Amino acid sequence: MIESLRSFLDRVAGARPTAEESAELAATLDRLSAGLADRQVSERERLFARLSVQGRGQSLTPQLFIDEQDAQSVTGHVTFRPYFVGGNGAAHGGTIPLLFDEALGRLANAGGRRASRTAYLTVNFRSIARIGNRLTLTARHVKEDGRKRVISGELRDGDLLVADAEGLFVELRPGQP
Ligand SMILES: CCCCCCCC/C=C\CCCCCCCC(=O)SCCNC(=O)CCNC(=O)[C@H](O)C(C)(C)COP(=O)(O)OP(=O)(O)OC[C@H]1O[C@@H](n2cnc3c(N)ncnc32)[C@H](O)[C@@H]1OP(=O)(O)O
Repeated sequence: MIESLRSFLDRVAGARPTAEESAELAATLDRLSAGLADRQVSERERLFARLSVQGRGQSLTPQLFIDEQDAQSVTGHVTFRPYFVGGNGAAHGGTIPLLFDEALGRLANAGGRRASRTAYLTVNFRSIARIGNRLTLTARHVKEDGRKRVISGELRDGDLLVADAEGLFVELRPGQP
């Protein structure tokens, strides 16, 4: 279902429907929304954003495919599809920190560690993330100091550095939201 939603969003991003077609599409979407109105559940019960669901069950972040992961590092790949376009064939600038927060955050919480949240995330944009290109993402633990975990990451298009990032993830105290 989420893959169908992603494909639909890509098609929306790439299309120029007429006013009549837009109105027809809006009516169809409204009908689909109404169908889920009585299926609303609490956050804990949802499939949305679950790590165990393929594609994490959401369409917010581009799908991250993990190739290798251990407690200290992760390597994966990602393709920004048409929905993520910012302009002129490049991914929107906000989608790069989004991807790093997801990837670095997952690594920060991997290896049996307690849950943490992002305290800061610094991103350097080195070259455009071209829509449709398969990009490689690597991330690693730089240091851990008490509740603080510093994670760094790189996004590459072949040999070209697209962006790099550093994040501080602070382990939550019991009961901390
Ligand atoms: C989602 C995680 C939880 C569920 C995980 C389930 C596992 C599933 C696995 C995977 C999921 C997918 C992965 C996605 C991950 C995404 C993560 C996010 O995007 S989280 C949303 C955005 N982030 C926020 O909303 C934080 C808002 N901020 C806060 O809640 C607090 O500020 C927090 C927790 C970050 C720290 O607050 P304090 O009260 O607990 O701790 P204090 O005492 O302030 O700081 C502790 C230490 O950290 C330093 N620190 C804190 N913030 C800093 C900063 N901005 N810069 C530098 N140092 C900072 C402090 O100076 C202190 O250092 P000293 O112990 O004194 O050495």
